[in-house]
Amino acid sequence: MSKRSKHHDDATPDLFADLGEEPASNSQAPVKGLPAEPEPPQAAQGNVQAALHDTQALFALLDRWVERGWLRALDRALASFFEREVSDAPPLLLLAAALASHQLGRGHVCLDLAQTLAAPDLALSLPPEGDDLSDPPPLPSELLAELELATWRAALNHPALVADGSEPPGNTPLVRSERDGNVRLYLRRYWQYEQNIRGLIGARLTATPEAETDTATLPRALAALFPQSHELDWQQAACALASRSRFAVITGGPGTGKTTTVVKLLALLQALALGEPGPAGAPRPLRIRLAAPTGKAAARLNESIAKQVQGLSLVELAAAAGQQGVDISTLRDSIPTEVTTLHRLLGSRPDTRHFRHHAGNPLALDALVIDEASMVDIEMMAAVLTALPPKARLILLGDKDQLASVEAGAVLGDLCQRAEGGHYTPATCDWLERVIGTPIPERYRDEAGQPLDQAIAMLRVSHRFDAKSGIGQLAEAVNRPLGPDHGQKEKKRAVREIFQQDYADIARLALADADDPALDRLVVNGNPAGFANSGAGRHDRRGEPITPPVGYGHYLEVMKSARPAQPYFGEGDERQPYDDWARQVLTAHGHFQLLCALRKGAWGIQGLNPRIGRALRRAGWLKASDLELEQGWFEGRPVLVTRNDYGLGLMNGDIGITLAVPEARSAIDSPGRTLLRVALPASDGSGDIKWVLPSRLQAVETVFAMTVHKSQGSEFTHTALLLPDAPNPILTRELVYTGITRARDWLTLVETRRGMLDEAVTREVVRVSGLGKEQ
Ligand SMILES: Nc1ncnc2c1ncn2[C@@H]1O[C@H](COP(=O)(O)OP(=O)(O)OP(=O)(O)O)[C@@H](O)[C@H]1O
Repeated sequence: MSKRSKHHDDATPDLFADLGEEPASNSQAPVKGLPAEPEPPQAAQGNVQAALHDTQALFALLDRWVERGWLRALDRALASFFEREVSDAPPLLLLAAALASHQLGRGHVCLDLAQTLAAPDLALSLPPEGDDLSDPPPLPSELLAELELATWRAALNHPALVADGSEPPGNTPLVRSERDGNVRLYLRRYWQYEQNIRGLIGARLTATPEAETDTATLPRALAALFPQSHELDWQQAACALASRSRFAVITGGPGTGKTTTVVKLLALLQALALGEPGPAGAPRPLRIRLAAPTGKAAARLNESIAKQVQGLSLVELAAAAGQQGVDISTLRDSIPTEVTTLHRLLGSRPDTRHFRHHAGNPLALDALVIDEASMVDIEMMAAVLTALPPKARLILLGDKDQLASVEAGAVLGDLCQRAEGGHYTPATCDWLERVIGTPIPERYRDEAGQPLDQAIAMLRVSHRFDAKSGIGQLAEAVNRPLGPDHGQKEKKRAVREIFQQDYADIARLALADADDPALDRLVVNGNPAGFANSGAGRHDRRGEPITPPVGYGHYLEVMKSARPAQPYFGEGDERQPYDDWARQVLTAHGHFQLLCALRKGAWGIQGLNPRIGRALRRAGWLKASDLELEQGWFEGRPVLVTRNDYGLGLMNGDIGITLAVPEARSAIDSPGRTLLRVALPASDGSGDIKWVLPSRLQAVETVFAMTVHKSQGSEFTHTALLLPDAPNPILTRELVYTGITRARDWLTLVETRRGMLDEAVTREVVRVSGLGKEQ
């Protein structure tokens, strides 16, 4: 080991801090400060496998991948950094390092060597959006065709760069982990996140329970919250399981009652706390906080939780708790309804990835509920767990089948890998049967159930979509995993059949090309003609009529017809007419949203946004030049906030509408001219409106088209999901499922080429991580 750098003698270098973060797949720029590599040697052209033994040939190949957008410049720079620092690093190790780094940009926490050898081309961003795959560089499958796992694994034996994860912590930049016969390579930071999560959840799962509530109280309290039933009520079981553990997960598809269940759980926990004498004698309610990963998700939960708490009957629960029962209004007041974002909860600080709250300055709370937990990445989950006092409860809510965060790590999905089967031990089943009073079916029992299984409950009945709902049926068919008795053919047929059954709430639209006027009809008026009976005559479960599907013309019409007559904008209470107007326009905007998979190309948001703008202009709803539609401001422009802005109180995911308001702020100013302002709902769910000048908005984009990734945590009355016209690794069943489940009443599936739905629903996201395997 000749050239060991001083970095390796200090603390572990923060590799990403040194090199700067870059988005996945688009980074074509050369990395500053890197030495120019020599011209690609012939070896890389002729014999691609030379790159496995020859460092120069390897870097020449990596360069070609970077040029093409298959690999990030950042990933190649990392390998180059190691090569400079440690002269004897074998090319196979450098290749593994570049690929491990690349996985982070694609949501994977590590590189799984065996999986990479089994499907090498999945290790790169192949093809990046917009790549036509002509004249491709050698593929990873050509490079790795003859490589044996044992050879690759042996190349990772390099103590200066790679540590063995099972040994005491070292400070190498890479960590190798070998479990279940898998060899995984991590960048140390991500290995550490995974270790922290595993350790902190494990400690919560094995913690001795607090003084057990007396055996009669819990069943009484649960009976007070849930209607009597002879069959297992999963909501009640979830509530019971979560009440006895410091870590709990409640997962379920859309409308399965996650919010309903957690409200009852909070009421239960508070009733139990108020019914017991606290440490100082007097009962003390628990300090509970509610949080979500984005502002949008926080606002949505805020609204639904406040409604549910108001509607919750607490009379019986209050009577059931403690010796003499508890006071109803104290109990109701103790249930929190305010939802914050995780960033705000942890106290994010500008320009650093560190938070104000951490192990040394923990959060002051007894329980934390995180909604939409599927969107929480591994770094954030590690930060939350580290900042949580050891005795505090953590309750995660979310849909395990939704797309995970764009950042690395699919923590909820990993934790819930076995949720479907229950895997409750006989002890758990006996306890559950005792407290909820209904038998646990045999198929959910497992003598070998693990501690993590005992803390997870999956809600299985949708109360929003019934058997008559095409949206519900389609979501279920798309979500069903491939398996021995459900091959690609069966799955494609099952999905196709849903569209042949005349469900009233789903429509399918095939477009010939980007100019097809059918797309105009959809985005302008929602294309009701695509639905049975033009969308008329439907009723919801309470018998209330459902209005037919609309397009963007709806909110633009509200913008026009509800415009206030007041000739000045006003301050404070005087602004009421404009606030009311903005609220109406924002609500109307939530009635339709077009979702797509990609950012680039004619069928990505970049092509679709101006295309839709022009359609709305042709229909007379917008006045904007082509240039304004592409990159300017105009009245009616819907914008999506793409980065948190704490100064303005805006959260990533917030949607605002650009409105023209009088320049005059008071009755005495001379009225006349108007000014564009963006109206955004306050992220605290209060219903207040923020009016922001366009020039102050640093990170926004037009959102006539929104990517499915960005739509997570939102729902729209009519959702149109547009699939691109070429296969793409982004197009997976998780993406289609997430897109479909954003629809509340109406779903239009837009296809730009036949077969793309088949293609998408049979491709599954494989997330690589070491979580969820052996808690
Ligand atoms: N056990 C139940 N019986 C009848 N209706 C229910 C039940 N549980 C929930 N609901 C109703 O179903 C709807 C969806 O419930 P809820 O919002 O709790 O589900 P969710 O899983 O949180 O939904 P989302 O997918 O929006 O996160 C609500 O209108 C709720 O009142």
